[in-house]
Amino acid sequence: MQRLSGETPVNSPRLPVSVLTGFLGSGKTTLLQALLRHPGMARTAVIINEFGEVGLDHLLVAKASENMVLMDSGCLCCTIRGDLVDTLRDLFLKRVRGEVPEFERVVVETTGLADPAPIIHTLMTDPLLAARFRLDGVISTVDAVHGSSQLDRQPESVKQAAVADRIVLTKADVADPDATTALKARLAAINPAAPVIPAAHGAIDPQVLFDAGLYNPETKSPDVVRWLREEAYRDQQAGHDHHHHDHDEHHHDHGHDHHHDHDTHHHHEHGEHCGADCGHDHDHHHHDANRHDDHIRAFCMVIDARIPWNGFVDFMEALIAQGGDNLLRVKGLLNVKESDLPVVVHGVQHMFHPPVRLEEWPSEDHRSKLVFITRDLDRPVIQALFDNLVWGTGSATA
Ligand SMILES: Nc1nc2c(ncn2[C@@H]2O[C@H](COP(=O)(O)OP(=O)(O)OP(=O)(O)O)[C@@H](O)[C@H]2O)c(=O)[nH]1
Repeated sequence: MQRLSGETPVNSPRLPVSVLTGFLGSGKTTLLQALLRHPGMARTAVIINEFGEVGLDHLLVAKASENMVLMDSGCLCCTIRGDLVDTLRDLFLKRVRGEVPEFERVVVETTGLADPAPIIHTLMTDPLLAARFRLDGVISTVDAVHGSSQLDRQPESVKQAAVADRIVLTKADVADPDATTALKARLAAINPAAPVIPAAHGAIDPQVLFDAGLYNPETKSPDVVRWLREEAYRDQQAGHDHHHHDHDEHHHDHGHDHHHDHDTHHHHEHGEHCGADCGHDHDHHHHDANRHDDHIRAFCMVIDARIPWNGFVDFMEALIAQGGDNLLRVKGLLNVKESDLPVVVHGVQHMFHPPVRLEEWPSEDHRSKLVFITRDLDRPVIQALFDNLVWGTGSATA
């Protein structure tokens, strides 16, 4: 693993890859959108790994960047490494063939629940990638409002902060200044090496974040080194094959069915959205309970009928009252009765952001889609509340 650092040929044509991580709702997409607006960032390819598997982020970011790849398996657990290798390799080949513009750098946006260690590990050790790409650095967003409680409760958020080369402190514009100071001190203890840079709504100079030099785990706190080693150790121990290097055996095009022996997930075609019966409960991470918090659920609801806005607001208010802290993330693209244009809603725990009306539907599919990432809050409970307050029926179908 260490062998790669310092060994880069001076004129290496390898493309820099930055990993953008940060807990759910901490502002990764906002930061990325703002960064991509800088002229110097125009030739950036973006790879998004979206836990909820509905590519809402993708749709929202798509306008900002032409080179956009949405990885088809949203779940990090065992597919990430193979998918990341495939995705980067495909992207490189397309670049060589002139099928995509000649991008100069890649940003991989991880899911908010991701343990970034496997991604970093892959980028550093995979021989297929090492020839073409180099890890430029890890950027973590930390939410000034919720960061502290996330660090308390979510081991992944600690990892995300700990492995960072640069920490971007988001939402400091709306956070309590004393709490922000305390959070900064905490981050400095977790990751003494990384500068903590406040940025409101992603307003930051890209030069501060990119070209940070080769990633070197030795400069991070000892815990991170341990995590990365732990990851390598798990590779050896895991009961299933994590090595996707043999592409004859494991090759999967995007849009493939990706059935591992333990695979209980649904996988969607590249760019496809959840089906009407989508039951993306990611509850089945029994093979590696430590990877995601065991209590975390991620699922999406797809709704055919147009939604009365007031009913939706009643539903969200009731949901926040009932389970605010455990509502890690809600994102939705809604077809509301009152408007022909889609409405985007976002929420993180108790904090809901003003709904945004898009100027057009991002695709032909005009069904409403709501993604929930929750802790100890099951889908049937949310579905019943929705049916009750939106349709006033209690019936599960619209
Ligand atoms: N006030 C304020 N709001 C912010 C800031 N950054 C992000 N937000 C808001 O926080 C919400 C979540 O931001 P996103 O960029 O979607 O967060 P994310 O990390 O991409 O979310 P996931 O993809 O779900 O993990 C959005 O409604 C943003 O508008 C900030 O610096 N200040």
